[in-house]
Amino acid sequence: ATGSAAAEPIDESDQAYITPVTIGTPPQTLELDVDTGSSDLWVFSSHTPPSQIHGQQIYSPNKSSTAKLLEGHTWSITYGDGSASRGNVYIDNFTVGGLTAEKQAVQCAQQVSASFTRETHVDGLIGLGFSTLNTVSPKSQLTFFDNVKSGLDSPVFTADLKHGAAGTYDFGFVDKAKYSGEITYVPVNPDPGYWAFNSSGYAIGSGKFSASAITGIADTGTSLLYLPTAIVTAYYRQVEGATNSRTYGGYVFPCSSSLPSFTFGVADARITIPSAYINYAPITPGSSTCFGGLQSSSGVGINIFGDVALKAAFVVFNGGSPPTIGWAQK
Ligand SMILES: CC[C@H](C)[C@H](NC(=O)C[C@H](O)[C@H](CC1CCCCC1)NC(=O)CCNC(=O)[C@H](Cc1ccccc1)NC(=O)N1CCC(N)CC1)C(=O)NCc1cnc(C)nc1N
Repeated sequence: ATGSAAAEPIDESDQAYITPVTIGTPPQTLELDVDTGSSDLWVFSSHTPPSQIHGQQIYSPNKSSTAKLLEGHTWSITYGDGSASRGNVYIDNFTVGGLTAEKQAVQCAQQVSASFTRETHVDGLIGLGFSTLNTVSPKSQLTFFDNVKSGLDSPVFTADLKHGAAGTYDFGFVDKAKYSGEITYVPVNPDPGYWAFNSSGYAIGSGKFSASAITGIADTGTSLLYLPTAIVTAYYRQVEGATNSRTYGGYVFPCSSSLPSFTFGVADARITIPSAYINYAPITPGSSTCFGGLQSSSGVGINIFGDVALKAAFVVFNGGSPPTIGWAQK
């Protein structure tokens, strides 16, 4: 089996991408944020207090003839940006891009933090990290990918995210039409539960490539690219008027500044992020000061290849044994 689903940016800065899914019988449609940096599939639901719902679509298990409460199970998750949610768990049919998991654990929110309430476009998350990170207790649950993997033509899913346009998540196959050249695969360390891999170094603009092993995670749920401070300061030294703002929590610069591109290595392959992707967004709508799409990982604790990096490439998340991750230009 294979599947293919759209990944639509939620705003003009590609802060996140949403993917349509259907849950239950008859099917209820929601739009979820595919997140390779976590492993809970959770949704706004009929169990979410109405005061915490602000335009999101909800899943009502009591309207699904195939929904079954997973007795005595709860979940509670906190994300890197401090947002959080928790609730109970149902088992139901879950379909993404024509691919159905019959007995998917669908985590229903009974509490979401304010930042989730504010995000009207996001009806929940599909965690596609390793299932070891799932927070359901007392028995942790499998991700959608782990549930459907054995039935896929190939045990993979791919991300083709785009800047300001709809991209796709494919399941079970690698679409040759979506990339140019070769895909370079490197090992993944599944132990932390993220898609952790080593980048082989970086280059700023047309500068020389600096070889250095950079351990990071490929995280579709993180908007920006977070790398070691030394790399980030070297980058913004080349940007007229760039400053590291405590007020805005990172490097900002005049929106009119010209920015160099940024290249990172994957073994002997090179992925170049166009400068437009690093001119992330005005700090507030209409401001002439812009926030950088490349920021330091020192406050984060881990290097994160988020959407700013991912949308410059075609990425294969290979769930075979051993797991690997593939990167190609496009
Ligand atoms: C089982 C937990 C699970 C693995 C968890 N995983 C993650 O946090 C990574 C995961 O990919 C999450 C998934 C996000 C969560 C918020 C909602 C959208 C998805 N990524 C992050 O938290 C990275 C930082 N956040 C972001 O990158 C959010 C994502 C977002 C997008 C749209 C709307 C709202 C939020 N972006 C922004 O807030 N932006 C606004 C500001 C702008 N300058 C950049 C974009 C974790 O590591 N938690 C441990 C943890 C807990 N507490 C803390 C403080 N740090 C932690 N790392």
